[in-house]
Amino acid sequence: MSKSGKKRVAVNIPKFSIPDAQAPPPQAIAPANLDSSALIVLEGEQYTVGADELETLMELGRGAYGIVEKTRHKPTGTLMAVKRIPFTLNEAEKRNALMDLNVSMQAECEYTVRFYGAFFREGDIWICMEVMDTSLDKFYKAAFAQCGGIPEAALGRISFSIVTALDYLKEELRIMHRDVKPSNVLINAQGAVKLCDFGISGQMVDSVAKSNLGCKPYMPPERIEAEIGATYDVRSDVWSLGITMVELSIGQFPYPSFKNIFEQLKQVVQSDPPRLPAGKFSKEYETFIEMCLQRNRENRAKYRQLLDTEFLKRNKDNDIAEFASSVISKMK
Ligand SMILES: Nc1ncnc2c1ncn2[C@@H]1O[C@H](COP(=O)(O)OP(=O)(O)OP(=O)(O)O)[C@@H](O)[C@H]1O
Repeated sequence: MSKSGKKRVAVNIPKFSIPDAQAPPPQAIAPANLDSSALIVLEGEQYTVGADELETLMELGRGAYGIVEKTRHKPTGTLMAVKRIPFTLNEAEKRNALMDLNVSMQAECEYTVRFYGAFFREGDIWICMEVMDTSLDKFYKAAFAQCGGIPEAALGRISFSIVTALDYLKEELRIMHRDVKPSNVLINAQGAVKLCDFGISGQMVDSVAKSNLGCKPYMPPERIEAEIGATYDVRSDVWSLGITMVELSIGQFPYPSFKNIFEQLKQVVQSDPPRLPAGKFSKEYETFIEMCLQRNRENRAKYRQLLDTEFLKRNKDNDIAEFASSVISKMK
């Protein structure tokens, strides 16, 4: 275990107000000219961005629906990640999609990736956001290869960051994430851990591709059942968080892979939920995972209960900068 992962520092935890349950959801306003004007907000200032003002520096990654590049906004020198997703929607659908996106853009939480703006260009939607160093799927593989895994103190800090982000999305923006998985949690060499892709790929990918069934099943039993008619809700994100944390802890996706995706989905529905391997982690961490990975969603913990666990209370202030920068510096 890295000693650095144990160093304690004060962190600025965002304060949450409990929203009025009757209050309407946040208002979203669609930009007027979807193609000709691209409004980006950087440090409170609004800029109209032309594609020629964005200089591509390197590719950061590719997902199922598009490419993400590290980009420099030449007039301000601001570095950002630009995700381009091919889009084939009509004007009304585009407007709705951007309204969803604008809700996401209101997120102001230390543990969510900041969105600068989005616009349609050349048949793609360009989503401009804060640039991080890597995503946790790549990070954990590097950590296992370099030093045998991620120390529990760092796993605790990562869990705390994700739970706090999900709680913020639910309480402040009243949205669930719907796609919690290691590639949607980003990390940088300063040790910041931030959730991304809320209200973006979720809603857009649903409208474009209709189904997520081609992916590895981070989705919980009720979500799989939802694909065939039942319902799912915010407690689904708690399951996906549990699967994500087990994967980061053991260095591999916790279900065996089958050639046939339906066999794989059947496992999630029929087998016992994954658990941490016995004797390798603290009892407090084992309990945290058990609270997330309950088959019956009624028995799954709520975010505030998770925030109140010994595991998160003990690890929430850990500074993981030294560990993160050491792993990230040896990647690539
Ligand atoms: N803001 C960002 N800063 C740094 N890297 C990023 C950023 N956003 C995405 N990436 C990188 O780009 C990769 C692709 O991201 P993308 O969201 O398109 O797909 P994904 O989450 O990996 O997979 P899927 O398409 O199944 O959701 C990520 O895995 C991550 O490594």
